[in-house]
Amino acid sequence: CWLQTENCGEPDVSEWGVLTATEGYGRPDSQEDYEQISYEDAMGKTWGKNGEKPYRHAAHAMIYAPDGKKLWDMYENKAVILMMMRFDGYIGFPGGIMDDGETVEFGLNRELEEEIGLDPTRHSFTKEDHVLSYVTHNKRLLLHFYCKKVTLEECLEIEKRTIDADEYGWEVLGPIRVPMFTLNDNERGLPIFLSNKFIGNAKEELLYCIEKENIMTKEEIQVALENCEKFKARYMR
Ligand SMILES: O=c1[nH]cnc2c1ncn2[C@@H]1O[C@H](COP(=O)(O)OP(=O)(O)O)[C@@H](O)[C@H]1O
Repeated sequence: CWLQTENCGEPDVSEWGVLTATEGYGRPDSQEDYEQISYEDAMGKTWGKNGEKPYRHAAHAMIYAPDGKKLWDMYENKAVILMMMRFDGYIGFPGGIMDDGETVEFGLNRELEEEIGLDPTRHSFTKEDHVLSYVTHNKRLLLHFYCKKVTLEECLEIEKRTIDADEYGWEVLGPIRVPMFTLNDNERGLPIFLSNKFIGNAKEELLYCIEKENIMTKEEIQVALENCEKFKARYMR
């Protein structure tokens, strides 16, 4: 389906080996159905009927530090927020699917060590860092999102360690900083960044935390989203 805009149909996964069991989780989905649920419901309820493919837990995390540095002495970068370029071309947060028997926080810390080399003795995620949980019935996933504020110095150290992590060059193609400023044309910076493709509901998670952590106001985020839409209408098919 070269250059077609519609869905390319179900891929043939018969020869995907070990990937067959999980490859469907990351496939683009035209009917995203993320429903916000409480942490307790996500953990305590039985999801799915007996005999059906069970729901799996996945957890991802945003690490950030307040900034204030000015780009060209003009545009204040409100925070350093770490995201990543994934193997599949999407932008997302580090994290992943829990292995059988793992608690969500244990699995998240394991994934963060593998994907970005986060040192668990210095930065370990706990229930205290939990922000949001979602269920997606299409993908049979329970998604948990965590957020941690660190100092700018720590954030830069964490970012540097990424390229020595086990998954660097495989599942993680590089750390990405979110441009937390907008140029005077009202487009370059955060609005154009938001026009990228984000995995799952990573964009909503990013915007939720930007507001919750008082990095930008709801109104400022709304303006960035509107300017993103104007940019897309003019330049993207
Ligand atoms: O940053 C994110 N926010 C929300 N959901 C995500 C994010 N990254 C991935 N997901 C969803 O969770 C699924 C599993 O995540 P991931 O691909 O990181 O797992 P893995 O590293 O264990 O293969 C993805 O296929 C996608 O549906």
